[in-house]
Amino acid sequence: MAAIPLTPEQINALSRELPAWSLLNGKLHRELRFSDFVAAFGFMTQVALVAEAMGHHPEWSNVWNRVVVDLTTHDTGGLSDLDLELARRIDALAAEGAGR
Ligand SMILES: C[C@H](O)[C@H](O)[C@H]1CNC2=NC(N)=NC(=O)C2=N1
Repeated sequence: MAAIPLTPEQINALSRELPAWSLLNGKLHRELRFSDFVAAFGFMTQVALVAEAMGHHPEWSNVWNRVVVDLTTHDTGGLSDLDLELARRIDALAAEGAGR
């Protein structure tokens, strides 16, 4: 999937469209907390399958029940439509029940 860089207008609109995310060091950043490690890792497993299908992968870390996600596009050296789409899908999976 070819990544299309986000326009400045799209970047300005991010906080409205993705309120759970912030811009940190030029990347889309979200921190999630789950009930325990299994819930956190289950969520990561679901995201991993989505990411692999998209050919677009998060930078992330996990400590017990917490998951920290940063989205950026290495191919373009900035934010792209793929980061926006992956963030939306991560929000959907998080809302689906795994946690917060
Ligand atoms: C060939 C392969 O699809 C590319 O290298 C993909 C893999 N996953 C990726 N993930 C992210 N976050 N950015 C990329 O530019 C990227 N490129």
